[in-house]
Amino acid sequence: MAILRPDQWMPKGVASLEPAALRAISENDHNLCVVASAGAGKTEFLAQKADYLLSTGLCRAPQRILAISFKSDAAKNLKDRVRARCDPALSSRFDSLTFDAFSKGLIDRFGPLVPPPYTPSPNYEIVFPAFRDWDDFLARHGYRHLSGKTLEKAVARCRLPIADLNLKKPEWKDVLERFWREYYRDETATQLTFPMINRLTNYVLSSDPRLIAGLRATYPFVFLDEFQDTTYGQYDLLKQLFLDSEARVTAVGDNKQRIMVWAGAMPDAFTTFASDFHAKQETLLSNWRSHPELVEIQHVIALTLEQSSAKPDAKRIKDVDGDVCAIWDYADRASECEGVAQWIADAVSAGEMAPEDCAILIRFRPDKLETELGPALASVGLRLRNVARMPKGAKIAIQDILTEDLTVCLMAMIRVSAFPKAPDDWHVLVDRISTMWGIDPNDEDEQDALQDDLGAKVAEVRSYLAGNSPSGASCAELTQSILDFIGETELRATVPSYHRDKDYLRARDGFLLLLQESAEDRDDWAEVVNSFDGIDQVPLMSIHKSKGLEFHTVIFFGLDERSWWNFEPNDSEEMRAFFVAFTRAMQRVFFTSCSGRGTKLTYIDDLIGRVGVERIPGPPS
Ligand SMILES: Nc1ncnc2c1ncn2[C@@H]1O[C@H](COP(=O)(O)OP(=O)(O)OP(=O)(O)O)[C@@H](O)[C@H]1O
Repeated sequence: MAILRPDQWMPKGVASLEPAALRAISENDHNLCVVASAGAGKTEFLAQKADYLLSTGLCRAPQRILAISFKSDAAKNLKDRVRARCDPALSSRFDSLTFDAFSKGLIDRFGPLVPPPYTPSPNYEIVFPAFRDWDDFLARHGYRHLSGKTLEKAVARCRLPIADLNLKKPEWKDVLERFWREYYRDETATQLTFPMINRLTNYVLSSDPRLIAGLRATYPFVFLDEFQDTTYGQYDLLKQLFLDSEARVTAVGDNKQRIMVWAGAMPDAFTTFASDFHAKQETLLSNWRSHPELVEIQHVIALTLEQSSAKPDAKRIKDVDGDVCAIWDYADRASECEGVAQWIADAVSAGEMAPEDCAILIRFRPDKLETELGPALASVGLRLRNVARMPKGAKIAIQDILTEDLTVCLMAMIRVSAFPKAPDDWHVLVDRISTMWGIDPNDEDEQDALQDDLGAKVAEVRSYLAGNSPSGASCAELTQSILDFIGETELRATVPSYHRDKDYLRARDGFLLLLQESAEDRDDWAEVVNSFDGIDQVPLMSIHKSKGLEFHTVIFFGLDERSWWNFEPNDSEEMRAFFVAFTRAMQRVFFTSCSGRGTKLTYIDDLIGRVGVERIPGPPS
């Protein structure tokens, strides 16, 4: 493939990029900080920059680009975007994964090199202690005067080995040592949280400089998406790997969307990065997601978070009539659910949007709302999908199943077989299987043979679907037959997170359970696929799960003091969460409020009231 000169490169798949994005793409002499508000095209910018680096040979084979995101669907979106923009031979050198997956991958490979007594057992278990578990640990060990929240932060922030730490309060050394011992008490099944994995990664890297040298040689370019949510532990790892190295690091994000401080995110990640890495700054000024009326409202919220915020240049055309934003008032929770359900049903039947284009967001506990809103939607013929729910028997949430590599491959094969035309899925299949089978994308003979093999398998799956109606047993048989064709060994070898049995089985079983659930009461495979993909279902999620996503319409349940009990105006975590929720919408945002949920959040009424957003009676059922 011909290598382009930098001046020959052009953006792909979009009509234009703003000048700041173009500058940041071609700037590779310095580290970079790209700050941009919601919908500014940060993901698109990273995808274009990846294409620039790969197609101009600035990132030359076998070198790779490492892109780190904070959520698995953000990592998948970015990988998909790079695949759409870049030749497959180039995009296969783009590694897009979450911070957790990146450090876990290092521990899966280098865990045995972690010095004792911190060497984890190979089949370690990942655990997610709840609030009370931290307090419970402290109580059991006689540290009732210390707080569980502080312990959680200390585990994430303190380097290993604990014995070498020089802490202001020596008691903490004892607490932390006991904590690590307790999680390692079963020598054959160590328990690890992701922050602990992060610390083990730090430790193993510092104990063998060859590991860092290897990673630097592999990754001369590093992208960090949603950098505002970087934790201290992650930042330590980043510095350890790439500070003062030849690697060029591009950090992208938006301080106004910093909603993970409660989980240990740094309050000043950009400033610290800019100073430590001597990074140049660029600011993107467009908003490609939302139309001007919504951007106007977003801007008054943005100003409470950052007084210097410039109003983005809204690029989206408004394509709806009537209100684009309002606070809907209800007398009680039943009429709130019924009214919203009927409004969605009416908008869907008027052709304004599909059910999956209308997201229901809630501050916390989507499972609770699911029990109230689910039946209301069902009564108007619509289904609600709580993406945080785990299918029965699974150990993984729907939202995560959908982004698994295993799911991407299996569903591409099933879609290609179940639908007359699925060109995108065919490309995904060819691309993924080429990588797994080690087929050179530039070798025409090998590619022809692959296409023949795939064509034959698709014909076989098609005839299986025609001859077998959807059921638990046929879903299991179908899944196994496709896995046998792809080769589970090959699949697991190319996806680092599948090296351990536990992780692979969680993904495989989760996939099958969701497919079987989607097959319940259906006799058509196309419907099973649509149900699996969430087509014709109204998605429900918390604000945290909605980060990085976008929807035609957003309905936010519960603009009241009970849902936002900690709400403080100006630059608070709550206000930033409100900003994230608001900015997911392309066309419309509605908020619901009812006395059964709590009293009005008057500050928000006043704030968005300034730009004409009204509190009105909610649409009745
Ligand atoms: N240059 C462009 N031309 C046209 N559309 C674009 C361009 N850049 C981005 N978009 C579109 O705008 C929307 C928002 O882009 P993207 O998701 O990259 O924004 P973001 O800055 O990552 O947003 P957020 O921080 O709010 O998650 C997407 O639908 C994307 O396809």
